[in-house]
Amino acid sequence: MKVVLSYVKPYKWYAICALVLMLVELAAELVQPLIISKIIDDGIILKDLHVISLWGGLLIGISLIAFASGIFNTYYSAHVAQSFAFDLRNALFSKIQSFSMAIYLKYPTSSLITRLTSDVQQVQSVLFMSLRIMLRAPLSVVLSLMMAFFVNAEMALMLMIGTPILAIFLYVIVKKGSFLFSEVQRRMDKLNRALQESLQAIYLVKAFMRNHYEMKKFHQVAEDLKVDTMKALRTMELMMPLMAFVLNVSLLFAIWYGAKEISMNRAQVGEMVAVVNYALRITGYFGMFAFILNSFSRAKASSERMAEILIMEEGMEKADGLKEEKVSAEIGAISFKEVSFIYPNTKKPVLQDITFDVKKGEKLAIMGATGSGKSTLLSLIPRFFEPTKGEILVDGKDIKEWPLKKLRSMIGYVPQKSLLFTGTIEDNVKWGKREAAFDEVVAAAKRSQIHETISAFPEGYDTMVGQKGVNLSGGQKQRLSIARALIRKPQILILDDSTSALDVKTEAALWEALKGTKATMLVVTQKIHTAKGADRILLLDEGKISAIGTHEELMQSSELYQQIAHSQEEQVGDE
Ligand SMILES: Nc1ncnc2c1ncn2[C@@H]1O[C@H](COP(=O)(O)OP(=O)(O)OP(=O)(O)O)[C@@H](O)[C@H]1O
Repeated sequence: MKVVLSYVKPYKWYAICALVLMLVELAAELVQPLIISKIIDDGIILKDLHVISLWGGLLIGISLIAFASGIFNTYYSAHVAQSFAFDLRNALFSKIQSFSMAIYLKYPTSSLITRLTSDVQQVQSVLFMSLRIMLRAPLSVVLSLMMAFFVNAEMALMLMIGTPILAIFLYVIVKKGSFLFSEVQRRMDKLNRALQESLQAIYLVKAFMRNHYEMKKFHQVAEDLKVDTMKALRTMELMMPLMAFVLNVSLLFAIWYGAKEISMNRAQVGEMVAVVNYALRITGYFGMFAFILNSFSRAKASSERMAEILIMEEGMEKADGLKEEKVSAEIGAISFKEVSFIYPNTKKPVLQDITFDVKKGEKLAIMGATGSGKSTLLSLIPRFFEPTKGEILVDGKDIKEWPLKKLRSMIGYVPQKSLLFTGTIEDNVKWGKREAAFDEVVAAAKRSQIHETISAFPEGYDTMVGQKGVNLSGGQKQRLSIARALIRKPQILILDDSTSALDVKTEAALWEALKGTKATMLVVTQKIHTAKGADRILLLDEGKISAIGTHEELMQSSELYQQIAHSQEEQVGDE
């Protein structure tokens, strides 16, 4: 909780103002029973109109002060809570941005989303309530009790009979509630995950007519969330009548004692009215306690989930400066030296003793069966993951020694799955280089063979894509992703099977255009005719290099390559 609450610090003066105003409002409320007791004892019983109007006037003045304090308190509380949530969300987002891929794999996306939305919301609303009403409840209880002591100490003492029992109840509630609500937030993660997966796979769901199955799956996680939330709320709500019972019994003792004292002329009626008034306030505020503790336990569970992210140190990527670094165009030779790799949380090596060199400007095709480790091999170059053994060099220098920003500045990476962001086509290409001029966008689009398609759209480069825009075809998305990488004029271009959806003619034209660049290229492909266009081909087999050489060399030396080539020739023949 401490980590999360440190985000209130910049707004501490607003928070202090809100608290002071809350105290003023509370004090104004608390003196009211005292004034009423004066009106009864010195005014009504003694029939003194002057006293009644004097105290009455004061009562109205104090009520106005309470009203004004309440309004300003709400204003400051809202300012603190909103600003706190804004900063906290940004801090969490920035922390998540610098997660290494190994940490990403540990947290499902849905869980990160819940932490940034629902968890922040829980703490934000509790902070607002704390500044507005939450602290008021315990403070009112204590101050009402003090006022009751001030009016008549013996009667007030009777009110305190149940205090030890209440203290035990409160302790149990906070402890149990916090545990139960962290379960609720975990259920919320699962609900978000189910929702996310189902919506992302909406085409599949419809094609396979799995709506009912998905409904049932969602129903189950929603049911789990409901059951756990009910369990948590029931535990909290059970405490409420228990507390009310203890308090009411204490009040009965106070009334019995007060009546006895009045009958013996040792106390006045007004005193008893005031004590009962304070006692009723205490009972009322204790009623609020169940709600407060409920929210507090929820916020505690949520803060712990957020703190887990905020305090994470290990496995973070060190961001060295914001700006991308300029890298000499002559850089780009890559060497793998006995590189092996095992994914975190798994035991099986995915790559074993990989050794090869790629010269600056060379075009290397990478082939191999599915699951042979092609994507994994590429993902080690931008340091998404660190090799478990061996080293990777760029221009003779271990990539660990290159500043991360510099290393990534020289790489144009096109993932296997094309991703577009909501925005225009121009925005999407410029995502690769924010400061690029429009001419550069067009040049990159021409190179990736997408310019003509874009020009045919009524709004050209201003066409909206992503969730709110037109839905581009798989091949169009792939070419747009390539344009995004090319606009960076990378020294090293990594294409992870990024031309799979292109027709033969377009792919050949793209390949020709790419060969004209000075970039060193590593291109994963399944197609022999694409591989043929490369300077050399690296063939992977179950994480090991099976062969490396030109098409002609591999046709001579590699049985596996021959098999792939023949099977693709047969396919072409069949067509
Ligand atoms: N995040 C991960 N955690 C654990 N294992 C993984 C992870 N990603 C991939 N693997 C495993 O690593 C192996 C190689 O996967 P990789 O994606 O590199 O293969 P690939 O050759 O690119 O396959 P494809 O051609 O199907 O894309 C596979 O056995 C896969 O199950």
